[in-house]
Amino acid sequence: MTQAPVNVTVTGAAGQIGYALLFRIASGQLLGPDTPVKLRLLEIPQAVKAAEGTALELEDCAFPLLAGTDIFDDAKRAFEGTNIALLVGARPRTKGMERADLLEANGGIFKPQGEAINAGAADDVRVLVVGNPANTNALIAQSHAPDVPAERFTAMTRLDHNRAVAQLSKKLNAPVSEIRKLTIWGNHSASQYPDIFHAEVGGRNAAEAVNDEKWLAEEFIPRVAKRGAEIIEARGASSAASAANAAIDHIHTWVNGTAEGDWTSMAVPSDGSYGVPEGLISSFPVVCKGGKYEIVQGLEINEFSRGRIDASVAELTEEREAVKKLGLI
Ligand SMILES: NC(=O)C1=CN([C@@H]2O[C@H](COP(=O)(O)OP(=O)(O)OC[C@H]3O[C@@H](n4cnc5c(N)ncnc54)[C@H](O)[C@@H]3O)[C@@H](O)[C@H]2O)C=CC1
Ligand SMILES: O=C([O-])CC(=O)C(=O)O
Repeated sequence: MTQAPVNVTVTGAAGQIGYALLFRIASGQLLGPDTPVKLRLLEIPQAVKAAEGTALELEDCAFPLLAGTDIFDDAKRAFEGTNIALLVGARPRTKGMERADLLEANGGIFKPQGEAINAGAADDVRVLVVGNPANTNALIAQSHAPDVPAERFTAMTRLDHNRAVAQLSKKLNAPVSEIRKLTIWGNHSASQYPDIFHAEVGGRNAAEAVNDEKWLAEEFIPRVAKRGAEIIEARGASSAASAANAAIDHIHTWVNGTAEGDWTSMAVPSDGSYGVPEGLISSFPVVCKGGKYEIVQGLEINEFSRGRIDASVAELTEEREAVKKLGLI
């Protein structure tokens, strides 16, 4: 180990995604086989003991790249010096809870976390919000971190992206490795739009290869958009290992780059591209290079796609209005 360890803060560390995530980070899958990591786990006081148990297990793996694990119940301390912040812990919707209640409860988590990142994170901090509603939670955190460049706050739609790649691969009986340039647009919610019009399968346009608009509209799009609910129904709990896998993919791609001739999907602050109001944290096709991402420009958006992108963006705009009204941004 020659390099100084990279500080990785994980919130909600004792939760089910946390358990699926931490061992993979410590084994080097987040940042690569040459980069040592130091884990900083944030939990609520009641879950600190469980996080301590996970830390014991991490120790028992004797990971050569793991330079240490610290546990906190205080956001200010957990984000001190952090280079990569994975914001997983969130307040889930419970029975009888209205959307405004959910946004307010999450505001109570993501506002202080944004402030803590602003106060103490490293200059190169990159933030990924996984906890739902992920896009708007990211917006709340970002708006309380005025000293951090806005583009460092992102939310996760990589799970949706991976789900869409897998469904397309099944439909066309093509290996996932041959699928490129698929896009998730909009919100990480049932309104998201998985777009295959620019995607390629073995170099051929995916929409042409599918040639079945009914399948696209009635099977593919709803299957991908409602996959989270399908998993909850089947498993009795929400996606955990696949969500952790997508979080690893998101950061790995952001830091190490997209493959030549490909792109990925990330929810990032809009610069107004494709008519998405500036500042909304919305999913776009992005290319990553040199540790930075850029929204892919110049794609032609057909009528089929336009309506669906606009619908998801309208939902994000409503969420932004709602958190504004609550004084959370
Ligand atoms: N963006 C995406 O694609 C996906 C997002 N999710 C979301 O990820 C989140 C986490 O999911 P799970 O791990 O399954 O939930 P979980 O309920 O198993 O774990 C959440 C953990 O967060 C902790 N927590 C709550 N408030 C906290 C705070 N203020 N600071 C630190 N930790 C806090 C809880 O104590 C708990 O241990 C949920 O909001 C879920 O909806 C899940 C799957 C996919
Ligand atoms: O609804 C949830 O908590 C899980 C989720 O986001 C997903 O699986 O996409």
